[in-house]
Amino acid sequence: MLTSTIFVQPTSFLVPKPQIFPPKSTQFSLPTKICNPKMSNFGGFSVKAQLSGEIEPKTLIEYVGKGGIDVGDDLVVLIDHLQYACKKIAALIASPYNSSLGKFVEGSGNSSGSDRDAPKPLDIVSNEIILSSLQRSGKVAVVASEENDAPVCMTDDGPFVVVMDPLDGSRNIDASIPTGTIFGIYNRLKELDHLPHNEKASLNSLQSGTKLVAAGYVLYSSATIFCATFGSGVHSFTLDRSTGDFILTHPSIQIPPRGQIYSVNDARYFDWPEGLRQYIDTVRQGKGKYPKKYSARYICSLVADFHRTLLYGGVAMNPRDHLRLVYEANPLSFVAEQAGGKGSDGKSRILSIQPIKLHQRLPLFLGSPEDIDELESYKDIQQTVNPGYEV
Ligand SMILES: O=P(O)(O)OC[C@H]1O[C@](O)(COP(=O)(O)O)[C@@H](O)[C@@H]1O
Repeated sequence: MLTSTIFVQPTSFLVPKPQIFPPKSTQFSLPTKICNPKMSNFGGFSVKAQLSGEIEPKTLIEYVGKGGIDVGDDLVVLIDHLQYACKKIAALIASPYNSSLGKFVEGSGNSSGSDRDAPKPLDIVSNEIILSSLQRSGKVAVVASEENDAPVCMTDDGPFVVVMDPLDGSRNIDASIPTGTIFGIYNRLKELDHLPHNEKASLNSLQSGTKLVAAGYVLYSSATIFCATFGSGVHSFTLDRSTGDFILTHPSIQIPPRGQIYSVNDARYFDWPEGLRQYIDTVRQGKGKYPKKYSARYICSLVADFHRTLLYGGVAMNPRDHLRLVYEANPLSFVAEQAGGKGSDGKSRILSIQPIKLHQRLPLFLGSPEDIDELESYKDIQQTVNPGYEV
């Protein structure tokens, strides 16, 4: 569902802590021995080793704050509000029929007669949760969401612009398949402040991906993972449900230079161009530059397919004009590059493509640098036949 431009006012700078978690004083420390071995080096910044031999886990907010990489108070406040919203979404997805948030509101224009108590689609609810949290942060001038046809104006002097897909993969949600939130953060372009609201909101949202200050995603799966880059590497944080904190579990993620997995909806094989068919046929048979047969993995949920690719290597792709440059391709390409990988539309680097339209769609290929190079060498890999295919 798409809605038009909305103007909302900030009400508070403080994020209420979720009620479902115990207070901070009950936090525990992860014993060193159960940590990922990489945790002994928290991505280059110091950690407090305790006398007991335990390492105090670093939370997302500690990581971005003054004791960590210090991204600046304004961005810390924004991230705090974003993570709060994503925790609410995670809780909602985990028990979707157990929350008043998921109901149509009488008189909202969304209900009629018998469907008044039907659950609201979770992508719409997720959009509302994030918008309201970002509004309360007071740090966001404009939000461009995949769920709104025009950008949402918030605080005029908010230092940041947020682009987001609030809940990607939601068409699979009834089957409890993983879903995700994708976000990108830009600085507000102050030189546009004199323009009318609609114009400056639109131009702020159409910034080149090379201008991203931060980007990432939240994966809602068996674990809830907040994975982000602030321009110096990629780090992921796992939600500790006993404390409600995102804990740094995977610092300085590096995508393997080459993987052995391709991820694509290959039911479209006969709509693919010759180059893409040849590439897939070649790696399936182990006849590519890497002399082993590739495996196929396709969840049909972009964040989940990308997260696996980031950790295991290989290539995740959607060769048709389906995924959005502003909300999906740019943020994920920034993450991919910061992890040593690549993001391409099959011909060009994603981040170098200047967005022209807010909801602009394009083919997307993300993954290990050697796999993307090999795939691009087949030239003809963008699907043009039946690009608008709907399931
Ligand atoms: O139908 P296809 O081409 O396999 O596309 C699947 C892709 O579409 C998505 O579901 C997003 O589509 P929507 O933006 O329409 O929700 C991704 O999560 C997934 O990777």
